[in-house]
Amino acid sequence: MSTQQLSINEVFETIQGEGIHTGVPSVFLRLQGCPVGCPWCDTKHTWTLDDAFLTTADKVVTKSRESEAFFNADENAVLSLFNELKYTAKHVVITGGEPCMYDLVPLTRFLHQHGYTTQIETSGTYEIRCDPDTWVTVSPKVDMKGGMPVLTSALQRANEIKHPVAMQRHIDELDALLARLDEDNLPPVCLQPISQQQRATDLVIKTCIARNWRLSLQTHKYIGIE
Ligand SMILES: C[S@@+](CC[C@H](N)C(=O)[O-])C[C@H]1O[C@@H](n2cnc3c(N)ncnc32)[C@H](O)[C@@H]1O
Ligand SMILES: Nc1nc2[nH]cc(C(=O)O)c2c(=O)[nH]1
Ligand code: SF4
Ligand SMILES: [Mg+2]
Repeated sequence: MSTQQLSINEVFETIQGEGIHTGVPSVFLRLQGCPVGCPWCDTKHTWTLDDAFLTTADKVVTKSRESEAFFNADENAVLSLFNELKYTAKHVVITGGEPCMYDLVPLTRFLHQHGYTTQIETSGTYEIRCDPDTWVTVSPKVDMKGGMPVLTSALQRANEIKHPVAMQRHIDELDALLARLDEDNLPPVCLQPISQQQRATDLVIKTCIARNWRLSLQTHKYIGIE
């Protein structure tokens, strides 16, 4: 079976703080690199992919602050690392950066074979390459600086759509994306206020009730965990 090298910016064990799986103990793998350019992105340290920042797995897992430093590993090395670190969570969240820049079939398949469930957090701007059993969270990004369109194939693969919202325009953009899908077969939709802004949160609560959508808060930020 083919292996795939991944550039990894962070590895940590925590509680999934967002979306439908909120509350699930999870191992997070944060992959390096993202050209989408959301101005309010909370992980800008993952945007670059520059070999000048290549380091060791040991340095990455013991990071004391966010940085561009990353290491390279394939799925075998990732699983060995989880075992070394004695992680107990059995759900692996692959995020970034933009994880779908990478072919995630080898990693997700391998993790499933070893008793893990997997989830991908993606912007929907790349083809999603993963095992059919992976839970895919698409958080679509419309008209960002990188100028990358949201792919219909990504929306169609989504098990949930988790849309970041600051103002009404973001809800209108989501409606336009949902119009591309079969309305009798929509995945669950979550609205997530951008950066815990109170105005955004008020708008999201009102809209979720009116539309029968779900509220996704970045709960880890409210309780001060990673
Ligand atoms: C950092 S992104 C990484 C994965 C992928 N690039 C994406 O955008 O889905 C992970 C999640 O955080 C969300 N996010 C990023 N910055 C945020 C912010 N300031 N407020 C709320 N959500 C944010 C994204 O929309 C996405 O759902
Ligand atoms: N606890 C926790 N939950 C999360 N859900 C999605 C995250 C992400 O950055 O993709 C995230 C994160 O960074 N931390
Ligand atoms: S797509 Fe995701 S990682 Fe990339 S800039 Fe936007 S929120 Fe950040
Ligand atoms: Mg995050």
